[in-house]
This record gives sequence, C-alpha cells and structure tokens, in this order.
Amino acid sequence: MSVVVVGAGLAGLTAAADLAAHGLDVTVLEARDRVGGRMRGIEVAPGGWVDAGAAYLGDRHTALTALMTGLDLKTTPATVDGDSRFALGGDERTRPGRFPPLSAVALGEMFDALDELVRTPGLDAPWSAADAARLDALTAAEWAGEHLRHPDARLFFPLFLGEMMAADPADVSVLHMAFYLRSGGGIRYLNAFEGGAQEHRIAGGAHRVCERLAAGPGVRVRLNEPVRAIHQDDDGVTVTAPAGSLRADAVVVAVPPSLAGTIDHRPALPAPRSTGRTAPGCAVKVHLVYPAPAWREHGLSGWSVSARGPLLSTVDDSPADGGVGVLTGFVTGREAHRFSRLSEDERRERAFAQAARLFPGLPRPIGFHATDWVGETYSRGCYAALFGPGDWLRLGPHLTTPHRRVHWAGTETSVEFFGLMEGAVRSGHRAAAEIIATYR
Ligand SMILES: Cc1cc2nc3c(=O)[nH]c(=O)nc-3n(C[C@H](O)[C@H](O)[C@H](O)COP(=O)(O)OP(=O)(O)OC[C@H]3O[C@@H](n4cnc5c(N)ncnc54)[C@H](O)[C@@H]3O)c2cc1C
Repeated sequence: MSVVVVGAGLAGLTAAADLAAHGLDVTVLEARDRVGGRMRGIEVAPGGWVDAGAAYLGDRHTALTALMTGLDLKTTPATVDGDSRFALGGDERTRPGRFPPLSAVALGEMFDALDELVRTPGLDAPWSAADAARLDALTAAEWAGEHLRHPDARLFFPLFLGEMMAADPADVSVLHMAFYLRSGGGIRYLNAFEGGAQEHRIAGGAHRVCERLAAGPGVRVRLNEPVRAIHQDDDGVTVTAPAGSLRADAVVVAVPPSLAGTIDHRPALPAPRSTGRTAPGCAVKVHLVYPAPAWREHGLSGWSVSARGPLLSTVDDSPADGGVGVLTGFVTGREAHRFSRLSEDERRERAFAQAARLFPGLPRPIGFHATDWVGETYSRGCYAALFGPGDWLRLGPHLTTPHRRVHWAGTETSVEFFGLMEGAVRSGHRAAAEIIATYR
C-alpha cells in the first residue's frame, strides 16, 4: 500500500510518520527546497537559532508536545520578564506588565464582548453555530464599528487581531474570528505567555520538529517537487510533479486551502477549498540582532506594542545558547502589505529607527532579517488562512471530507487549534488514521 503526501510541513510530515509507522510505503513531495513550510529557522549567531515562522506553544498543545518528546526535542521558556514599552499615543511609555496604558474599562468591555462571541454555541463546527449565517456575513471591522464605542477600544482592537491572527479586521468574518479565538483555547489562553499559548519556544528552533520527522524511519521526502496534478482512476492515483508522475493508492494533501485549489484535480473537487474572500494572514516577521539583550539591563522585557508600524509588537526572542540578543518584531495586517512593498534597505532602516525609539540607548543592530510570508509562493501568507464573509458556511463542511482517495491535512483542516502547530499535528494524525482505517 503506497501513499503520497503533498507538502512537507508539520501536518504532512506528521501524517507521513504515522503512515510509515504502520508499514505503508510513503513518499512526501515538497515544493520548496526545504521541509517545514511555515516553520523555518534562521541561525543568527553560531548555534543561535530564531524562528522566522511558528515559534510558541503552550501546555495545552498536547499532540505537539507528545510528538516533540518522541523526537527528543525540548522546550525553552519564552522571556517576558520586566517592563513593557508602549507607543499608542504621541509618546513612548514604560509600564510594568503587558497591559497597555489605555482605558482599562474600555478594553475590559471589548474583551467581554469578544468573550461573549467566543461562547457562541456550536463554534466547534462553525458552519452549524448558532446564528452562523449572520455572524458569517459580517466582517470583524463591521462588528467593531457597531460594538466598540470608546476610542481606546477602537485603537486596540486591530492591534489585538493583528497579534492573534495576523488579520486585518476587514478581512475576516465575525464567525471566523470567534471560531479562531475559541479554537485556540480562548482569548486569555491565546494571548498569554505564562500559562498560555506563548509559554514556551522549541529549543534550537521549531523547524527541528519537521527536520527530525523528515529524517524518521520510512519517510522519503523529495524536495523541489511542486505537485501540479492529482488524477484518480479506479485503481489508484497519479500525482504529477516536475520530476515525473508517481502512482499511489491514496494521497494526503497537506497544503494551505488556497494552494490545494491550484492543483489540477480529476475528478474535479466537489466543492472549493477557498473562495475569493479567503484572505491570506499577513505577517512579516522581523529579527533585529544585537550583541547582547541589553534592554534587560534597563529592566525591560523587550515586549512592546505600537499603534504605528512597522513593528506593531516586539518580543525578546534571544536564543538561550547564542550569546546575542534578538528582538523579534511583528508586522501584521495592513501594515504588512505596506512593509512588504519596501526595499530591503527601507525595511531595515524603518525597523531600526522604530526599535531605537522604543528602546533608547541600544546600539545599532548587528543583524537584520525580515521574513515576508505575504510574498511566499508556497505559503501565501500566515499565520493561517483567514476565512472571510461567507467562507465558513460554504467551505466548512467540506474541509476534511475525503475526495475519494484524496485525504486532507493541514492546520486549516483542524477545528482544534486551527492555525497553530498543534492544529497541524492533529490534522496529520487524523488524515493518517483515515487512510489506515480505510485501506488496511
Ligand atoms: C510568522 C509565523 C508565526 C507563527 N507563529 C506561530 C506560533 O507561534 N505558534 C504556532 O503554533 N503556530 C504559529 N504559526 C502557524 C504555524 O506555522 C502553522 O500552523 C503550521 O506550521 C502549519 O503547518 P501545515 O503543515 O499545516 O502547513 P505548512 O507549514 O504551510 O506546510 C505546507 C507545505 O506544503 C508545501 N506546498 C505547498 N504547495 C505545494 C504543492 N503544490 N506541492 C508540494 N508541496 C506544496 C509548502 O511548501 C509547505 O512546506 C506561525 C506561522 C508563521 C508563518
């Protein structure tokens, strides 16, 4: 029994490892010249790695944690000790903790209103949620216009959504926003470092999970093989990639939904996997490398939030073993589109200038990396696909339904921890289990 897995991201490789462990013959075809997809490491100093893509996980991410244990990978704590910096009005301010210097009442009301949405019954299958049709027709921007009266809440809402989902509020339906926040464990869990979804990083870089899976027993990965066509007949499937065609008994497609739709499927897919309203999450992740994490000497955590970009938030991502200090900057939503259009020199100078304003007294960085996920052909944005108005009702019921011998994986096919590494792992296990149950 042979299986082709399309996409060597975390979902595809998890599925491949499970299938290989059951004695199936598995080939993974990967479009890029590396494995890992939205998980990618950058070595900023000898032995010091940072994450250009996914980085953080929490204790509720049990499938990922179990996978890492099996691969002998450890976590390292994410660092947020010290005061934060905020640039939300005309000036920069230092405050203890991460709560912004805005009206606590206004932000409290905003989070209460979001919490109420997150409690919408049936969100675990959003297309059948109570009031799904109304919530799916409305964008998060329209919802904010209706529900957020205080200027501080209106200022903070897009920053919050950018940080949580790399989303511009105009791009996502209210149903998707509510689902995403619920799927990730609720607003407080998703947003928290200590005890939350950002509590740990993966020692040595998140990409190591994928590298170790790809090197595992029975998993054969072919790089630089973008799959163009998947044609099924009565006896099996032909998968076509640049180096030729492969025959298999079943296929796992583990690529983001908008990319899955660009593959020529025969018979044609019974339902689309994305629509014109399905937006890519928009994030450029920036790393500023310093000789040392000198902000810590000033009692600062490296955490900042700014109303104006490019760096809408920063966090201390200094590698535990690298000696250097690293500030990671997140450029998200609309700001990411603007930043994406700049030259490398312009990006560097704007990021350096903003970091200098936020953290006065730091030397000029010795290194700069900007990873533009918006422009990545084989990701088309991040952190994950954003379902726009109408998408959940139209796409939701079909996202995981096999198309004859073609099974679906990828973080966007997981209703638990959608968009996160944890969702990718769970989807990979599910797709492999479907094949094992169907064909063995
Ligand atoms: C900047 C950023 C920050 C993030 N932060 C976090 C975080 O802190 N915590 C967290 O849990 N998650 C985070 N995520 C999300 C996380 O990275 C993803 O949920 C997860 O990696 C998705 O895995 P996947 O296998 O579903 O998809 P992908 O990683 O996208 O894998 C799909 C693979 O398919 C390949 N491919 C595409 N088309 C084809 C084709 N036609 N033929 C063959 N191969 C193809 C791609 O090259 C890719 O390797 C972040 C993502 C980004 C980019």
